[in-house]
Amino acid sequence: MTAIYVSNLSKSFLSDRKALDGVTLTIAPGEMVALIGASGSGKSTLLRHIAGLVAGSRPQPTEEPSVVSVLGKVVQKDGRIAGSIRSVRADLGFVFQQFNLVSRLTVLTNVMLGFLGRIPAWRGCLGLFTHAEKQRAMDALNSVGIAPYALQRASTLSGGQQQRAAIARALVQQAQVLLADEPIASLDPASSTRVMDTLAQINRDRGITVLVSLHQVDYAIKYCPRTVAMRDGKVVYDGPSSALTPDFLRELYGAESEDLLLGRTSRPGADDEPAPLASGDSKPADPSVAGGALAMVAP
Ligand SMILES: Nc1ncnc2c1ncn2[C@@H]1O[C@H](COP(=O)(O)OP(=O)(O)OP(=O)(O)O)[C@@H](O)[C@H]1O
Repeated sequence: MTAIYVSNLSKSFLSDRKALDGVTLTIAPGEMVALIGASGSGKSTLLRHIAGLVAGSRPQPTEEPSVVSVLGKVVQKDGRIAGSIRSVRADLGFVFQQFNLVSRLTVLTNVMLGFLGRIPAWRGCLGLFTHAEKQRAMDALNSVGIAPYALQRASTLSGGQQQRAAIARALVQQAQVLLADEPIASLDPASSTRVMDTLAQINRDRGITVLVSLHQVDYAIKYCPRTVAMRDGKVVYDGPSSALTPDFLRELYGAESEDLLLGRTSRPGADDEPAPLASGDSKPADPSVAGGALAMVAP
């Protein structure tokens, strides 16, 4: 069984321009895969289609059928979301760049929201969680390293802590597949490393399949054995991340490769810890990350 299966998926929104153009992709259970591409290449759109939040375009009669499935269950077929999508989503965790948590609720309650698909609706609506459920949520917060913040409002957490709380929620949910849409795009280098470490840890220790979209290829190389690279809605590379040298990226992306090599400028102060680099310095904190791709593009 595949963890994620996408076949011949296309999507046009308003114009004729295709946000996704015949995407085909197979990810095995337990893989940690990076999805890279310049802004507008279709990364978020693909993740949203895999989660069944958006339906793909209907294939023309002459085209191959279009299918997305997760853990063998159909998410959508030929532009129609499956009726059983709720049962698929129970196995799917999603970490967004922003808007991950309900800001006025405590971190612990946010994490316990991960139980909602698995407990009676009335109990979830009333927020009546059992002692065992609270304990499991605390265990999840502990495993992502933010248990001391459990009783604070989510809005008081830094960006990196919120991302880790969202990962804890996916653990409580018992998600088998985690889709992370640019989880480190707004974070400073130290927080980015922590969030990526946490994703790698749950992948390694719990066998959770992780598909993570990233703007910075150096994080893909460091954390993900395999990378799927997108450009203009198409998969232009699918293979070992170690092959993504600056020269190869230039071949794939031309001038856009600079964006992927340098990534977005960090925002110091986005997490609880002081940013290790001066304002405006976008280099990752970990020298083993920076030493690869970034060093090689230096003139
Ligand atoms: N709801 C929408 N309505 C219209 N166009 C959309 C919509 N969502 C995405 N698009 C378009 O689809 C294309 C792919 O967008 P998408 O957000 O998937 O790119 P991305 O690779 O995730 O970019 P970024 O890294 O900037 O988040 C873009 O041209 C975008 O404008």
